[in-house]
Amino acid sequence: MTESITLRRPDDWHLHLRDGAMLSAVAPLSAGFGRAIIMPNLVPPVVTGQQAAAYRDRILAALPEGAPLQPQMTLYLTDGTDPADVVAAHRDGIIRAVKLYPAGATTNSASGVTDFDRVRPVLDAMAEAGIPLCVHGEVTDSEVDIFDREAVFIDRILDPLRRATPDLRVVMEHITTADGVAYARSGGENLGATITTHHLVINRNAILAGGIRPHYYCLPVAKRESHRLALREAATSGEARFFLGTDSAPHPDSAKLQPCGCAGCFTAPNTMSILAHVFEQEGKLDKLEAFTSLNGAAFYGMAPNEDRIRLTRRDQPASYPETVSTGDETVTLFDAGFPLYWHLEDA
Ligand SMILES: NC(=O)N[C@@H](CC(=O)O)C(=O)O
Ligand SMILES: [Zn+2]
Ligand SMILES: [Zn+2]
Repeated sequence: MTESITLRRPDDWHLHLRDGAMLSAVAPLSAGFGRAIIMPNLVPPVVTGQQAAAYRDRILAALPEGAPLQPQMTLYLTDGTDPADVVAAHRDGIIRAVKLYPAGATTNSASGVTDFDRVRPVLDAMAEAGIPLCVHGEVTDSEVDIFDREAVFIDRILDPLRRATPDLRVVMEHITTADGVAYARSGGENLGATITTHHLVINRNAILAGGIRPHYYCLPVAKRESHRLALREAATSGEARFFLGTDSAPHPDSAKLQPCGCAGCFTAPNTMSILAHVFEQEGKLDKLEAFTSLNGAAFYGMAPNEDRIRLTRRDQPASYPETVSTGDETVTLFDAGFPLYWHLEDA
């Protein structure tokens, strides 16, 4: 028996589209989302309003004619960010948010913040103007175990930062722990959290047990099973503070399959099929639309998309390519490890 569900068009509140040939290859694969918050960690990073506007034009040029996707640009916060430029870029409709990477935390984060006191004027200006801060929440201290870096970040950095600037709207990006879920729940309307598709599917065994699997390696790294279960409970709860940010982060296979391989899972193409499966497994298909299409828009103060998408459960699994070509390189899709019976129908 085929079963169908109709949802408002989903949004992706955390997406890496890259640049150049990679952008051309991957942008069309996210074109069916309504809005996407575009991560600014290019090399060099997107740090000024002018650079964000130019990057938005390159993204629009890479999208197919008539694609629904409206890129929502972000600036990469550095120790040298000018508060006036941030406020002006937001006022002029160029940016939707600012992204905080602790220096050295993840892919292309070398220009990230080293000293939180230096960015205090920017955070104050953002709080005043209502500009959300999207946070990669991991400490970078080498003495802190990589599996504890999110929880330690919450205690040492995020909580003090929010106490110092209570009016700042903050999104905890790609939370991976029960600690992240609990902290998100402890906040008020100013605090939201994105959850990725892949962290609902894999725990750390997927990366390490029975052989090392680079395509499951991302940051923050997947944690133990109890944390995955906490994320699934949060994502499927329908609570307004939790929403989809795929963190689809394509890297060429030549950069993933290395003695020191890059972090990132590429989930843009099959995200909706995987999420429908997860929500069905949890008996929460009725909460899928809140997670993918309502909660994030509400947090960002935007109306939900007007048009709809349809997902149909068929007996035959949906087929997705194993890799996407960028011309010279291939990028491997995230493999959920189970057949994807939910098909995303053409509009
Ligand atoms: N998530 C990842 O593993 N990688 C992201 C960076 C990030 O979101 O931290 C990337 O840009 O490749
Ligand atoms: Zn990140
Ligand atoms: Zn990311």
